[in-house]
Amino acid sequence: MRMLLIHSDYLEYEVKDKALKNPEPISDERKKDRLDEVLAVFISVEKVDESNPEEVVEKAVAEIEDVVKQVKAERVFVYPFAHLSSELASPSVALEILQKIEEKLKEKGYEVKRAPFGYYKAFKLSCKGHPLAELSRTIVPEEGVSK
Ligand SMILES: Nc1ncnc2c1ncn2[C@@H]1O[C@H](CO)[C@@H](NC(=O)[C@@H](N)CO)[C@H]1O
Repeated sequence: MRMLLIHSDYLEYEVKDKALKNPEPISDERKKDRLDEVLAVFISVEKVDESNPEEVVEKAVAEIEDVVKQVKAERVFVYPFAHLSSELASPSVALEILQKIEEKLKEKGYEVKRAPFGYYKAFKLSCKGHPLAELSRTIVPEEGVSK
């Protein structure tokens, strides 16, 4: 999994077209959305993650929480982003992992939104520009270690 984390004044998106034959079904209110004072987390789920999705979710949540605390972000935007890797996981596995990350962060008490999966989206982002405002993380499951 590759993550690009941008501490932002805001992130807003608008769904444009389908990018997959069967994108995630979404309600009207999710066609356009915005969060202010947010840690935007752009995530490419990778093939290697398919060997242990649970572990990758756990590690991703721990990394995101670590950055949230460092930059003192108030909320998190989980953003599916198929452009950080050339070894992408299947859409079904990727969506499941992204939904779990959202769920676990909410369980920890964070305000979280997740941008719709399987669409082309217009987005606007205002990066805060401080030294920790732009970070990237790579997460891989342990070699052959299954739960
Ligand atoms: N392995 C993967 N990791 C993260 N996102 C993935 C994915 N496989 C499919 N997607 C989603 O489907 C759209 C088309 O690839 C993707 N759309 C995008 O990445 C938009 N920024 C438009 O390009 C994304 O929503």
